[in-house]
Amino acid sequence: MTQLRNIYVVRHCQAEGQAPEARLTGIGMLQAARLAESFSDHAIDCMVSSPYARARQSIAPLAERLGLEVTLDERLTERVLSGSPSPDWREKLRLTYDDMGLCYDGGESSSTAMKRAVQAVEDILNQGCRNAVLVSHGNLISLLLKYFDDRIGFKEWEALTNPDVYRLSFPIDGGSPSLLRIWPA
Ligand SMILES: O=C(O)[C@H](O)COP(=O)(O)O
Repeated sequence: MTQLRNIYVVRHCQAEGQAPEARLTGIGMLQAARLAESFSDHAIDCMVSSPYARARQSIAPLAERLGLEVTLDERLTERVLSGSPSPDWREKLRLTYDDMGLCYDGGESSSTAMKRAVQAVEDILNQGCRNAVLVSHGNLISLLLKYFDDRIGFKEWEALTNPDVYRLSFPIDGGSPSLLRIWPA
């Protein structure tokens, strides 16, 4: 049987806002407890998170339960679409899945954001983790998953929930990973 290394890509639980310091809502805290419960038998040996409060709080109950340190990785922060808010931001975002190099003023292109997320995954794999949890944000997660499966795009981003979990399973002897959405559990 092919041996696999899994990276569970987790979108944070329900939060009060989108600022870096925005915290989880009461519902979000309950969701984080449920995440901890559902991952308790997954032999998690490595945890990496966006430094934003809502991401760290989403994984804190699991980290405590397993007695594992969470590594904070700036490369997992959310992609900034544009430096200024825009009423048609959804349409602008949609276009960035078709044109990966499209970069609005003060923003980051999809390809640049994808690259940093993929580097974070490569570091996890190079550390030899067998079952890792990676916590991040909606847009960045969709770009990370798109790198491994080009069918992922704007529609999949729209369908993401809080929390959400995709599993990337890498064959231990190399090759492309398989991708499976495992949340809602
Ligand atoms: O792309 C997104 O989903 C938005 O930027 C929201 O990000 P979030 O996952 O941190 O709420």
